[in-house]
Amino acid sequence: MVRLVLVGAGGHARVVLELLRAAGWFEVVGVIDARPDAAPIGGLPILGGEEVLPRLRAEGIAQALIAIGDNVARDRLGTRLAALGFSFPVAVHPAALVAPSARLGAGVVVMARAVVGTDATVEDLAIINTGAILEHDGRVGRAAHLAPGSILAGGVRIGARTLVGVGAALCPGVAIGADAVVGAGAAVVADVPQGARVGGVPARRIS
Ligand SMILES: CC(=O)SCCNC(=O)CCNC(=O)[C@H](O)C(C)(C)COP(=O)(O)OP(=O)(O)OC[C@H]1O[C@@H](n2cnc3c(N)ncnc32)[C@H](O)[C@@H]1OP(=O)(O)O
Repeated sequence: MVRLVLVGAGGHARVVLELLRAAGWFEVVGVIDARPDAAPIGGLPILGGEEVLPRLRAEGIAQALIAIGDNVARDRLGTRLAALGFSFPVAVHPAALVAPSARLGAGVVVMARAVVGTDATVEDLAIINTGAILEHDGRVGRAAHLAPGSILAGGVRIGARTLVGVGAALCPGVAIGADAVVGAGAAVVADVPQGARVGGVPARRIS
């Protein structure tokens, strides 16, 4: 069993917790969430906010899974927890399909029915959400998020912290810069620059 602390108690964290339990080889010792209204999830106690992490590390908890949907926050916490000496397990739902040649970075979460294709690369702390498809040779940057049902054709590249919204479709080989947002349902037929927000069919800049 891998003993770990779950960071986050929101909707995404509840899904991740069920994934961890379905996978069967993780023991979650508790949940970190600083919000005053954070409620226990899955019968697990809220241990406190980030301030309790050094104590947990000192007590021998060496693994953490950052289950926060906000890409910027997940990236920041990844840097902070790494500095405290935590490492990040990869969590793949048993009903996901990850090609043997695909590479998954630390702390990556692959939800049910998602597909990570041949020679695809998913960098640290990225989320491949329910039913998302990352086709062959694709690359997803650190702390990026492919939302449920998004489809990335072969060779698509996604920058760090970028959100690809639910049901978006990305044509072969397009490149999306870092910190961008691809709106729900967009059809992306050309490259998207860093920091841009696009939507529609075909996708155009959203003001
Ligand atoms: C398990 C989970 O739930 S994972 C969740 C993952 N999250 C998502 O998939 C959400 C993706 N987010 C979106 O698609 C959002 O609509 C965004 C980020 C693109 C835009 O959100 P906002 O900044 O709030 O924009 P806002 O709603 O004010 O709309 C601005 C304009 O863009 C348009 N617009 C908004 N979203 C889209 C879209 N997806 N496609 C096309 N046009 C859009 C609006 O109609 C509006 O146009 P108008 O100015 O002509 O009226």
